[in-house]
Parts: sequence; C-alpha cells; structure tokens
Amino acid sequence: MASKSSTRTSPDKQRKLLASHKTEGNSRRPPPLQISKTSKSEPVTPRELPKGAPQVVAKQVSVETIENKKHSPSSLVDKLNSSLSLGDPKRLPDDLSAVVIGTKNLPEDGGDQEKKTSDQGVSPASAKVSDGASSLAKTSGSAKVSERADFVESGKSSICRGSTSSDVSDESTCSSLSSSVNKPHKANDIRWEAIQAVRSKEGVLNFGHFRLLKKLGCGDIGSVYLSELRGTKCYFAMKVMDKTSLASRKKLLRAQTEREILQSLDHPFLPSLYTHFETEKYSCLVMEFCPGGDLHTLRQRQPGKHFTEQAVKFYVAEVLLALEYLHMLGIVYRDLKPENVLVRDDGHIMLSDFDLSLRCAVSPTLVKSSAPESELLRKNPVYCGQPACIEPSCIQPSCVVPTTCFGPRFFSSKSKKDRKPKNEMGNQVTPLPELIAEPTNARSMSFVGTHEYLAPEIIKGEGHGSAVDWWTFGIFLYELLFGKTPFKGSGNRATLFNVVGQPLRFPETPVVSFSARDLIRGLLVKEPQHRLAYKRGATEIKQHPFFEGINWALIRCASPPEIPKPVEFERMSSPTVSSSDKANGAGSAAYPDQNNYLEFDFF
Ligand SMILES: Nc1ncnc2c1ncn2[C@@H]1O[C@H](COP(=O)(O)OP(=O)(O)OP(=O)(O)O)[C@@H](O)[C@H]1O
Repeated sequence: MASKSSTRTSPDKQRKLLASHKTEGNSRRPPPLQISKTSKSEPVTPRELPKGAPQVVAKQVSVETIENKKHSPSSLVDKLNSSLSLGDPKRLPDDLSAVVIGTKNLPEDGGDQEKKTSDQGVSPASAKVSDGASSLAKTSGSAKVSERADFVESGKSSICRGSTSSDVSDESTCSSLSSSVNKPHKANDIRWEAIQAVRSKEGVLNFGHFRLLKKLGCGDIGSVYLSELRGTKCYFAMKVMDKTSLASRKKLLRAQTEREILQSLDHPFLPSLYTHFETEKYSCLVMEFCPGGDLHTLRQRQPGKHFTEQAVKFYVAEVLLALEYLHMLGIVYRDLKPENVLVRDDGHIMLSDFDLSLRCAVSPTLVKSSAPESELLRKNPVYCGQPACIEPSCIQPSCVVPTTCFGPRFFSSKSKKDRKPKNEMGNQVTPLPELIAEPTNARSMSFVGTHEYLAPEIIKGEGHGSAVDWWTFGIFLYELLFGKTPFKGSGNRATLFNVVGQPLRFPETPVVSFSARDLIRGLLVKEPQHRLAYKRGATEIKQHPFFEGINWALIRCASPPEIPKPVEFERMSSPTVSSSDKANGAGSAAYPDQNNYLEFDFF
C-alpha cells in the first residue's frame, strides 16, 4: 500500500519524500483545517464573494488558530529528528525519549498558523470554539459562542454507545475484562484472540509485545506503523503519539477524541481498536491494518483517474453504512475524503481518522414508515424497543432483532416517481421499519475539514451539524466518479468561494448515469436544511435510485471491485532484503541487519 512516508531515510531523502507527499504534484490535497480559536482574521464577507455568489453574512466566528493537520514540508523538514533503532522491547520506552513525534519543535503559539488564516479567507470572530477534539472554550474579551446543549465535550465524557475503555485499554488494570462481548463483530477475529491471549497471560500489553515493521504514514498527531504482535503473525497498524508533543501543541484532546471514538466502534467498515496502551512518553493505538492503501491513491491508478460507476456504488455504499453507524452513535465524522477511506485486505473499506469528529447526543429511532403515510408515522414514531440493536448492517446472530430491524431494502418514502411499483416490492406485506439515526440537533461552530470538502455552512460560519457529512458524501461521490471535486479553485480561497457561491456543474466526460448525478445534486444543496438526508440521514440516501439493487444488509459479502495483493509480512521482517528490493520499495521497511531492528523517524 502507499505509505505517506518511509523508514530508514537520510534527512535529504526524507526531505524529498515529505515534499512529494505533501504537494499537489503528488496529487495530495492540502491538509484539513481545524480552527479552534477565534480572534481577528479576514472574514468571508458579502463584498468579497465572487460575482453572482449569494450575499452571505457570515456569522462572525473568528479565528485565532488554524490547526493544519499536517504542517508544511519546509517547517517539518527543518525539524526532522533523529531516528532510532528499536530492538529490545524492554528498552523501548526509554529509548524513545530521543525521538520526537509530530511537530514538537514548531512554534507552539500557532504563529505560522495565524498566517494561514488570511490565506484561507476565514471569517473573523469574537468567539472561540473548538471541537475537532470537541473542546469548547471561552474567549477573552469577545462574545462566547456556545454549542447546543446536546453537544458533549469530548475528552470529558463520551456519550458514545458501545464498548467501554476497559475493553481495549491496557492502561487500565482491568485488562482481563477485555472480551468481544461488546464487539460482536470481533467474535471470530484471530487478531482479537491473539491480543486476548497475551493479556490473559501477561496482564497488560505494552510496546514490547509488538515488533514494528514499517512506517505506514504520519499524521498531525502521530505516526502509524505496521507492527506484529510478537510471535503471533498477527499484524496491526499502531499509531504512536508523543504525549509531550501533543500537550505542547494542545492536541491531547484531539487524540483523546480519536481514542474514545475508536473504542466505541464495532462495525465492519470502521476500525477496530484492539488495544491501547500508554508509556511514560507515548500513547499507542493498536488498530486493524489495511493493506490496500486509500481510495485517493487507488483512484489515481484507475484509467482516467476515476472509478467505474459500479465500483463507486460499492465504495460509497460502504461509506454510507459507516457514516450511518457513526451518526447513530452521535458522531459527526466531518472529514470524509478518499484519503481517509482505507482498503482492507478483503477489498472492503475502512473509514479512518476520527480526530476531527464531533460528538453529540442522538437517539436512533425505528420508525414504521413503509406506508405512504410515513409522514404521519414520523410524527408518532414507533420505537424499536431494542436499544441495543443499532447496527444497520447487523447480520450477526447476536443481533437480537435482525428481521424486524433490518430488511434488505427499505420502502421509499420519496416521491411517487422514485417509488417502485407495487409488484416489484415483492410480498412485503408487513410494513418495514425505517431507522432514523440522524443527530439532527448537533451544532458546531468550528471550521474543520479539507477545503474542497468543506460544506458551505462551515465556510459561512453559520454553525453546522450532521448534514455536513452528507455534503462531503456528495463531494466524495463526485470525486470518485469524475476524478476531481466540483468546486476546486485555483487556490484554497477560490475553492471556498466556489463552494459557497458557484452552482454545481458536471463535466461531459466521463459519462455518468442520471441517477448518480441526481444523487449528487440532492447532496450538494448549499442550504443544509434542503439537503438530502438532512432529516432522516442515511435512510434517505439508501432509498435513492442510484443504489437500486444494493442489498444493504449483505453488502459486506459482496465482491469488492479490487482486492489488494497479499502483503508479504514475512519478507518485511526478513533480515535479508536485497538492496534492489529496497530500491524499488519492496520490503523497504525491513531492517536488514542481524537484529531485525527497525530504524524509523518520528516527526
Ligand atoms: N489502519 C491502518 N492501516 C494502514 N494504514 C494506515 C492505517 N491507519 C493509518 N494508516 C496510514 O497512516 C497514515 C497516517 O494516519 P493518521 O491517521 O495518523 O493520519 P492522517 O490520516 O493523516 O490523520 P491525522 O493527521 O488526523 O492524524 C494514513 O494516511 C494512512 O496512510
């Protein structure tokens, strides 16, 4: 799979790698934004909007700090730190003291970030709101913008359903509590069993139990390594975060948000957090490894740099289920883009990267809506009565109400035109319920996301909720189909203006079905309240004709468009990787010395 950076590189090589990785030349998008504070900055005011753009009076959310998730190559390169040989697991935590993760040496005050504010044309503000890590704070001398009451500050308490931290955290003394009880999808997972076996034998897991094989990439808050649970041939992606660096860059809360969200997940298209442990210096998340790379990279390899409509249908359907599940847990994802959709070894997808997510309260509701009078029923919802069964694609026997909760198709509650004729509905006599899992009351004032994917309401500073995920879903669908995003401008600022003011247009080629374009049109409605899925979330989208024929309940048994080549883990850990292998990238992570050590950089 494509990694964002590599191991064992000289500072020079590292510099090139970094530069190529971060620039458009490598067709990587600029990093996502997170504005977490407010003060003075350039507003997106009506007079600045392009001709013909709607005259928007932005709610004055000002910006003091823009947290770019990844820093510029130049700032990073100059801060490159020493690499380290890892070998004796017992020594690891101490040895790592010489290593810096993240951008520890960057200015802590966000000085360079302040500069970016004006580049990005963000509204000024008089309030400070942060919720990438879901924090909320007052601003001195300025108005206070508060989140809605149902918003839960992350890092303080999680309202997510699912497993508790004791399931996966080895910080806790309750490691023996871990089981797949709260993660039914893990019941037959050998990696889960391997972790449990070590736990029950040794108590707590730590660095020493893992062998790092290859650097898979690095993000703003840590680096991700392919690692093996020693002696098990079970492989994981381990995200290693330097706690001091996180603290100095005020990103502890973001890291905590990500960890808490990961802990709460148990879904086929979302990451499994197998364990989490802390050393004095590091916080480590052990997750499922996806060898297929991300959809951004995969798209570049397609003819015409876009997927076929059939492939797109598969990927977006899986992403839709993942988003639906997140919304049911009260998590607004906010960072959907192909780079964050990883491909598993079986070709199915895994949505990753939760540090920009927003958490809020939600009550998934099962509504009997098959009758045409679904509007009436929506006003008088019929509850499922099985609050534990909130998994839309649940086909596990452990799901106690599978037949009543989730049929393979829902009835359409859309217009007559979109509805199937009665005879095509088969013999569904009993009304099928509709699951409404939309945290419609979620509200955030943060400016987070990736320019080309930012929803208009985020740019305008109007406050946003779960509908931003349906906007990004529309952009995502567009990009996979057409090989580009719809509102990209000559620069970030132009892109933001286009998102707010330019109408949606489709290129003539590639030729894309009417239903695909219709779905995109429904999703890329600038006013969130008129956007498809605004009220009933994923349920509305699933019923769109674009997804005709999709068996939602069994999609994870469907054949993926592409299955990644098997990874030769053994070869990676082999001490005898040839230099030519290394030159062409194969086994580049293997450390060819007798100790099987892996040298790697944290930055
Ligand atoms: N489970 C995984 N399997 C395979 N590769 C992964 C996995 N998780 C992350 N990666 C790789 O590591 C890279 C860094 O991931 P990470 O989540 O730390 O950063 P990011 O996606 O850039 O986001 P952020 O900056 O918010 O941390 C990813 O871009 C991806 O290529």
